[in-house]
Amino acid sequence: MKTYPGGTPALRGVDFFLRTGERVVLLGPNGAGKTTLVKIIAGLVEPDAGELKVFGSRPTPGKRRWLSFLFEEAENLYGYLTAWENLLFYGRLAGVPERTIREKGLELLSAFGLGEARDRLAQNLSRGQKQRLALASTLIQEAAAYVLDEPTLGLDLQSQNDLIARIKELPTVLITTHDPVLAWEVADRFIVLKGGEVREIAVRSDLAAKGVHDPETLRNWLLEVYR
Ligand SMILES: Nc1ncnc2c1ncn2[C@@H]1O[C@H](COP(=O)(O)OP(=O)(O)OP(=O)(O)O)[C@@H](O)[C@H]1O
Repeated sequence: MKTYPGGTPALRGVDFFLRTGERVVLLGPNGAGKTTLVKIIAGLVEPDAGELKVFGSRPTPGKRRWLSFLFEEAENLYGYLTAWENLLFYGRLAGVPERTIREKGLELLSAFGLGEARDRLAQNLSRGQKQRLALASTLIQEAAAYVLDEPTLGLDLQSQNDLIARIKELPTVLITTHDPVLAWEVADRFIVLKGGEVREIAVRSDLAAKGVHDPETLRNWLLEVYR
């Protein structure tokens, strides 16, 4: 449960698990409560009521370090650090060995097309470049699970495809998105929020029974659920 001061309830009663080895996609119209849920998991927003468990018990700051977050609109970046410094910072914060940070950092810069941007301040990057750097900073952390809030926001088509391939390699991930292609490609389970409540929880076989068999039919089903 979460109601922001002076607002209507942003989250009313949301009950779900993210199991190890599972990719869950959280969908829902604007204002459904997706980002609020991500911020509660991250400890940035305090719920009014309810219980959050991370790996089986109440989250401590140490435990939250097993999670790696991408916040909406690349909010996790430090604008006055360079692209490379952001990667070093996040790798070190997560306790990744220095050598791994450097190897993986170079690989991520190249994979996300940021080689040229390596020594530029994050605040001077384009919106899509910031998003790619934020993703790279999230992925360098070698976490047990990843929580990605709207990961394809502002990405060009090639970057979206590259990201989808990468997300498929992550075993445990919670993603919020409005993108039916991303959702369809990566999700083991689909959760739809509306008005701060869970409206639908479906695995792929449930959706097949409803005639959902590709991104387009997923989009049509979502439009029905959002109505
Ligand atoms: N800091 C805040 N203060 C007051 N109200 C807020 C705040 N953040 C979000 N809200 C409200 O809480 C509700 C849920 O917002 P939230 O950002 O969680 O939705 P969302 O599903 O992520 O939406 P979107 O798809 O637009 O990103 C909305 O009504 C929103 O206006």
